[in-house]
Amino acid sequence: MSKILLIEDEAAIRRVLKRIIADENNTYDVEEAEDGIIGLELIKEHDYDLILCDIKMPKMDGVEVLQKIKELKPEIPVIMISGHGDLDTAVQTMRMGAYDYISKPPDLNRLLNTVRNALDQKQLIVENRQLKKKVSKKYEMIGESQPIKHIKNMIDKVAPTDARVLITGPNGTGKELVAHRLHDLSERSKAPMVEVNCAAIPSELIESELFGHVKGSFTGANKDRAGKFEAANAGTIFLDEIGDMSLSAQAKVLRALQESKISRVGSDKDIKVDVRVLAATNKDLRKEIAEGRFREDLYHRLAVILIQVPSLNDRRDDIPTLITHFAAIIAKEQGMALKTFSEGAISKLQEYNWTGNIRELRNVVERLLILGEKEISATDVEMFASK
Ligand SMILES: Nc1ncnc2c1ncn2[C@@H]1O[C@H](COP(=O)(O)OP(=O)(O)OP(=O)(O)O)[C@@H](O)[C@H]1O
Repeated sequence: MSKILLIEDEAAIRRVLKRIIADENNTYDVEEAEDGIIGLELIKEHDYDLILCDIKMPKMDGVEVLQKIKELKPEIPVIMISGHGDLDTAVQTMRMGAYDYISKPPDLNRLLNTVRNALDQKQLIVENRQLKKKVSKKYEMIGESQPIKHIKNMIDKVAPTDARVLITGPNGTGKELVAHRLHDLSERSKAPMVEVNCAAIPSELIESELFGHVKGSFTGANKDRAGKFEAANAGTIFLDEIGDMSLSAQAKVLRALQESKISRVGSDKDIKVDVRVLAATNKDLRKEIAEGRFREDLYHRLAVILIQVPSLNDRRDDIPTLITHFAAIIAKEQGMALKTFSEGAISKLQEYNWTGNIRELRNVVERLLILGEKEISATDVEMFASK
């Protein structure tokens, strides 16, 4: 059911428009308001999918009603209804965020098309929002500091595309969280995200790990096996610690990126794969390139979008929220009482000389929950926080 509100002071026009719209589709539920003030009251109380609003009305004109709707519920599309003398105003309302306008007397086809398109757009916005809500709690990125806001903003823009992303930053700063958020907010989120820690796999095994192998291709390969690229088909592959990948594996990854196909070790059969590639490293790849350890062409293929995750020391504003977040998780995981942190304790932790790794903050919070007073004080921090 699509709920539509019609704000129009002329009863005759209201009647006609309501009939045209309601007759078009029996899932359209049209309600009426005879002026802007009544209309706004209804909007506050109910959730509409679309609003049609006349421009020239007594009490409150359509421009003001539109302004108020944009403040109250900016996601609802608004179609303006313009009379003879107010075409210029109608164009101006589009700049203020109106979805479209129709002229009186309304052209039937144009009216119904505009209504249909506006409702489709609303549906898209709703689906997008539901998708966003789906970011798993486990990978929630805590923080409202400027650098984190910037990163979240970039992720929102980049996630729905297939662009490759290189995530850089020191150890334990949240690079993996960024990768998960990119996948969770993308159209690929229904398919798997496959993670490969390139530093943890011996160089002679990495090719087989990534691309699979056929039986007998090397000692120990006693059956055919698919690799991570195949496993990630339709989804995302996350190549963590890519700076530690051998040059020969880099050459193969480059081919997979250039041609969207791979072949299993020991086979010359090509397999097409549809995989989005995300990569992360704590190394300075520019330096690795200069020293001949990383392929420059691969770098350019991977770093279409570059997301640089800052060290904890460059986002100290987030420390109080991170402390509360970790304290709640740790208390729950370990079944212990949740203690509070005094203001003094929090500001001491905010000024602390961190390595930059967020895991260190988490460990300190855990230590303080175990060893500190019921309300953790600045003295507790002095006594127990140091490494
Ligand atoms: N913004 C954040 N909000 C909440 N937790 C965070 C945040 N950033 C990092 N963490 C936590 O810090 C830890 C390290 O994060 P993550 O593994 O994503 O870092 P990384 O940069 O990928 O680390 P590494 O370089 O060791 O691979 C994780 O437990 C993660 O949940």
